[in-house]
Amino acid sequence: FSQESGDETDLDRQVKNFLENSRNNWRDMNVPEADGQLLYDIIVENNYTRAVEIGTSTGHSGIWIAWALSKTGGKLITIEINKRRYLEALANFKKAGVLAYIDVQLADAHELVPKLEGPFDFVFSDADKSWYINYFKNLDPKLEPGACFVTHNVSRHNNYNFYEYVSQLPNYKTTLDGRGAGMAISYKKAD
Ligand SMILES: C[S@@+](CC[C@H](N)C(=O)[O-])C[C@H]1O[C@@H](n2cnc3c(N)ncnc32)[C@H](O)[C@@H]1O
Repeated sequence: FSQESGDETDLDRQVKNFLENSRNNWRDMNVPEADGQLLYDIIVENNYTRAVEIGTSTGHSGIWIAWALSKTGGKLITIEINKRRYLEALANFKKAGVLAYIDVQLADAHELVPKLEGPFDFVFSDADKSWYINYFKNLDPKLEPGACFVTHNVSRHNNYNFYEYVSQLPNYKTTLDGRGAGMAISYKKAD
């Protein structure tokens, strides 16, 4: 991992150990490591502190996000509809040492996302793809200028309609990153 540095904390060691040991064990549509690393870097570089994740699954991306938030003093709300995955995520967050940075919600994001109280500065959207534009519209009013909305599995060949939608918004700057499974990274420039 690229977080090597002289001032490694006990938490850094615990998270790295967990990620290294579970590298080949993610079975529930979890993000590839490259995408986890990218989420971590975006949060730390921008000093984000109020994060939302839609689609926890068993917690791979959530661990990277929460690890980054442990550096910025932030907190993550993550939402999962499937009870088995939610319970596994809870156990994984605990083992990785990042549970203190996460509010893990077992809920239908279609219902919970519109009710979330903002403002937020970072969103990772990775649940049901047919709802991507709705999640964006729900959260946009709760994002301040400078915030970042990252959407997974978006590329020229995948969920491109979402890219077409966000890229025509005048107050967002959206780029596609293809290092992992494809991410649309949208920075809010103005209200
Ligand atoms: C691609 S996986 C998420 C992977 C996760 N971000 C990771 O890297 O470990 C998508 C998850 O979204 C969940 N999901 C689908 N529809 C949902 C909804 N309406 N509300 C909440 N979660 C939902 C699925 O159960 C699934 O676990």
